[in-house]
Amino acid sequence: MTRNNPPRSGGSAGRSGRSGGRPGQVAHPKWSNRSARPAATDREGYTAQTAPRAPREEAPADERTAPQGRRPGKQTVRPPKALRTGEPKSGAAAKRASTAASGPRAESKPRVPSGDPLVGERYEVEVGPVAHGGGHCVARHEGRVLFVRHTLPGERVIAQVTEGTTTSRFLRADAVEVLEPAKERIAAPCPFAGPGKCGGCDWQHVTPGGQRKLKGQVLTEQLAKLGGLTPAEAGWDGSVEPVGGKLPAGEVPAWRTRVQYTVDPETGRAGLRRHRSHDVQPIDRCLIAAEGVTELGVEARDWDGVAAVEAVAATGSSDRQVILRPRPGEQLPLVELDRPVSISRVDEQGLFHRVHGRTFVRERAAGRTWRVSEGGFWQIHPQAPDTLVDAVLEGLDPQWGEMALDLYCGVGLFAGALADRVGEDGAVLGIESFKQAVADARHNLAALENVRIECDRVETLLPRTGITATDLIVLDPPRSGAGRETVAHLVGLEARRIAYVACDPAALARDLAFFREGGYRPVSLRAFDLFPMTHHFECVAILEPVGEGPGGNE
Ligand SMILES: C[S@@+](CC[C@H](N)C(=O)[O-])C[C@H]1O[C@@H](n2cnc3c(N)ncnc32)[C@H](O)[C@@H]1O
Repeated sequence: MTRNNPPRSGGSAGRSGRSGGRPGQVAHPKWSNRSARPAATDREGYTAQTAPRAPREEAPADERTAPQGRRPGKQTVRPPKALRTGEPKSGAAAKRASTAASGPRAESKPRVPSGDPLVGERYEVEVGPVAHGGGHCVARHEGRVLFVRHTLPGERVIAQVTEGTTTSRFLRADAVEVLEPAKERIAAPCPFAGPGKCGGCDWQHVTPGGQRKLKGQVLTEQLAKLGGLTPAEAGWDGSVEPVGGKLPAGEVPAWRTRVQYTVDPETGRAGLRRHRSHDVQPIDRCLIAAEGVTELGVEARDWDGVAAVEAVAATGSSDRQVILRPRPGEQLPLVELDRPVSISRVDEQGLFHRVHGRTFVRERAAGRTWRVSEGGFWQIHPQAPDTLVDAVLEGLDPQWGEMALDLYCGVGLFAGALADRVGEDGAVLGIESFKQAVADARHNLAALENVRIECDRVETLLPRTGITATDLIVLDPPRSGAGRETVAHLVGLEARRIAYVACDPAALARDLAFFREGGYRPVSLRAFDLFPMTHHFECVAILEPVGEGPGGNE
């Protein structure tokens, strides 16, 4: 794009021998948050239901938390009597599965089985490598593949089949007895973790270092299998970096600032879902829930008439929020919690309605306060936003006057950080499809004249912007990744550097292969343990055009 601001002094000007606009660039007004809403806004008629949903649906599944007994400062909220709702849709968008994986698809629905059931059968097996996507390892019994949870590579265990029949391609199983333990095995600190129990954590039985090793093995395997890359070729040192300091074995970090509870219809108590099940594991406390969530006391009260409770504890502010999903035809109950809290309900169309207090929380990160409304994406680990922003800025090294794209920008986290660096001579364009997140991003970055946020799907809007070149790109897509077509468009923009933030190593590895086809290679890759005790982690890959920088082959 041609900007109507002065030529930059650094950035990609040197690379392309350009000092201002580029050949073939389409005139484009300087991106401004203050301009009228871009034409694309709302053109697709997105609503909260139709826009792709974001965050916690795509990140670690399942849930957490709770204290016992009432606490001081209890708050009572009585919702309008007339409030009645139907059963909410289950959120198909939440189930975007990874497109490629070495393990069984974590989100796949159990099919109607043929053959004789094997559930409950027990086999002694030697456990092989960890597999991508479900906290399980691969084992074999009489030629058949078993995906076994609650175990570790190298162990000898008794695996009890949890899903599968005599005709299944593979079986799922839990390690119910450990005959030969791995050295990374510890006694699970959480009493609700283990075979048949809470599905939230995968690796309570593994030392923190052992968990990171497993995540590193998954990333190595996916890079090789789907990206055709060795760790060295990906610019990765092979480590998964701990966030918030290393913890001794047996200590559990209380990192989860957003917890989705499911209410047991029999008891009215909020608990956590069992693995691949709608059954509720009653809990009295979730060890990985952040203190602010635990303090609400969600597990200690009755939730008759409610199907699900989401609790949010913001970082850097005292904002607390609870989002209730009532059962069909039920009236919202009297809500009593142990701390002041905003309350919303979500209806059967997935629309949010304010019951009490604010419809958003205020998060602090990267030197700013961020408004994040219900349904909008925000990283769950309190240190994730700063960690990822630092990694992106370090990798991109934005220069004054550069142009940058923040794709899948959510409430504007990377756009804000980039805008500070490129300054008033540069510009940042954020693209996000969830309408409320776009409204939040515009609010959050309203003071920055060099930022503009547009509302649409990246793959739809990007080709329509008229932008034919940019200096920098950050993309932070949902779990399914960016995909071939979007990557093909991005490589055509001739960015000096691209930062790819990824929560699914399979989608990342696949997209890195697409980038390579388009002439970009990763020059650095970092992996962060932002979801301790689960199999999830986050990556930041920095890409450059092939032939640029050290190790280039042109
Ligand atoms: C992983 S989040 C990243 C958000 C933001 N970068 C952050 O760190 O807070 C992915 C975001 O992409 C949005 N999204 C999903 N599919 C999209 C698409 N096809 N086009 C644009 N945005 C999309 C989601 O609504 C969500 O806000």
